[in-house]
Amino acid sequence: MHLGLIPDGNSRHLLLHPSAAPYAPGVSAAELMLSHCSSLPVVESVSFFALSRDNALKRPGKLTGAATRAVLEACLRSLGEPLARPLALRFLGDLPLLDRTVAFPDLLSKSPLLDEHCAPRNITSVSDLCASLSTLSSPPPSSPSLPPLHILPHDLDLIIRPGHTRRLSSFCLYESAYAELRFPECLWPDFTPEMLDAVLEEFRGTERRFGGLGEEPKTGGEGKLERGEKPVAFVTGNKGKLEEVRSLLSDGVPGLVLTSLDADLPELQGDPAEIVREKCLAALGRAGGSPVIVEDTSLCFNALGGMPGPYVKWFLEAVGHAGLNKMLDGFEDRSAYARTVVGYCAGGADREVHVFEGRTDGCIVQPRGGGEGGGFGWDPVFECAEGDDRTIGVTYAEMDKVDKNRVSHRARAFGKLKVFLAGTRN
Ligand SMILES: O=P(O)(O)OP(=O)(O)OP(=O)(O)OC[C@H]1O[C@@H](n2cnc3c(O)ncnc32)[C@H](O)[C@@H]1O
Ligand SMILES: [Mg+2]
Repeated sequence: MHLGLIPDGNSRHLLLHPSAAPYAPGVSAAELMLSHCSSLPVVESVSFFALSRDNALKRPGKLTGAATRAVLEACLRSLGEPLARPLALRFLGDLPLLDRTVAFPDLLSKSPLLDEHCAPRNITSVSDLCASLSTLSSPPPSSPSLPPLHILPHDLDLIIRPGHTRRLSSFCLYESAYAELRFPECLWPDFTPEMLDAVLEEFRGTERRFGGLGEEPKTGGEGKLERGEKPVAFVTGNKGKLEEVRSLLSDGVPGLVLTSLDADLPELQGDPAEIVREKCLAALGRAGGSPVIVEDTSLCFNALGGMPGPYVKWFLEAVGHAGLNKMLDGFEDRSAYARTVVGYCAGGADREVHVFEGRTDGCIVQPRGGGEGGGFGWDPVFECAEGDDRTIGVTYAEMDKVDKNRVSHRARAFGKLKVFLAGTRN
């Protein structure tokens, strides 16, 4: 996500706190916020409004320049400190209006986090925007202070402006076309990392349509909806899962029509139930207003205390079936369990995520079944220990699809979801 921050309200804060060092609270807030942003995986880049040309020209002689200089210096200094992770950071402002003593080139060259895409840019007024647009039809300007528009980083997703003012004031006029805008009811120096977390949490469930109608869920051949039928979108990037879930939900829930949305949702590290909650809220924004279902599947080795668990996807991609087996060499215990955690959210005003879990025990074996394509995921190396003689001692890949759907982790989790949905739809 590309986050825009407009630090408004510093002068008013000073009036309310005359004993505070001028602008120091705003500077601390900026340092704290940028450092916090670097610890949030969801924030990839930040554009920070440092000084608007309009602002500076219309308030000559005011402290604006000094305040901005202080904020910039502090922020750039903080970049010299180790951040939690690299953050693409861009300060917007009319730097030539600042005191030349600001050691920009020096600070910029010291920071490994700033590349050419993060250098300060000056599109902070309509005239800047026009000037930039004019460069589109001509060769890039030689002056680094006015780069061509097409090398700007991707559009802003969310702009936050505390300060009791609900406007953009020329901030990133072009890139903010489809940005969500939030205006926390406090002055910038009082805006805390916890408040930022709350805004991000609320933003995550926002449906973004970018001027269109949103992604159209595919009904996958079920045809038109009948009266009383309601589409529910299963959001996944995994075709194997989709096939199984279609079959698992093909009966038993009156009025449910499963649609599918092919999207690889971001997955935070952590507890599977948490991963699913995050995925579910992210899925809401993609599903055009439908309720959503997501799931996350883990493969847990008992000898390794449950690892690789939710990270099995990356282990499988990195080391394959043979590598999964090798991980257990040296251990007597090759037992494992497969676990699916399903998340369901009705959407609209209802943001509650209902979580259902299913687990199946088995053990890790050399790959069997799956044919030439290698089978679905780790199916060939998971030998089931549950069910009957058609499933016990048989790998998922060797089983008939109907048999897997009788005993699988996924079938158990979706069985619980079906009971829940049947209850809510009666
Ligand atoms: O878009 P999503 O739904 O997240 O799909 P994904 O492929 O990223 O799936 P997960 O995050 O749940 O990662 C689980 C990994 O386990 C694999 N997998 C999931 N269910 C499986 C099953 O029933 N049998 C074998 N492999 C499975 C899947 O291919 C992934 O490599
Ligand atoms: Mg995934």
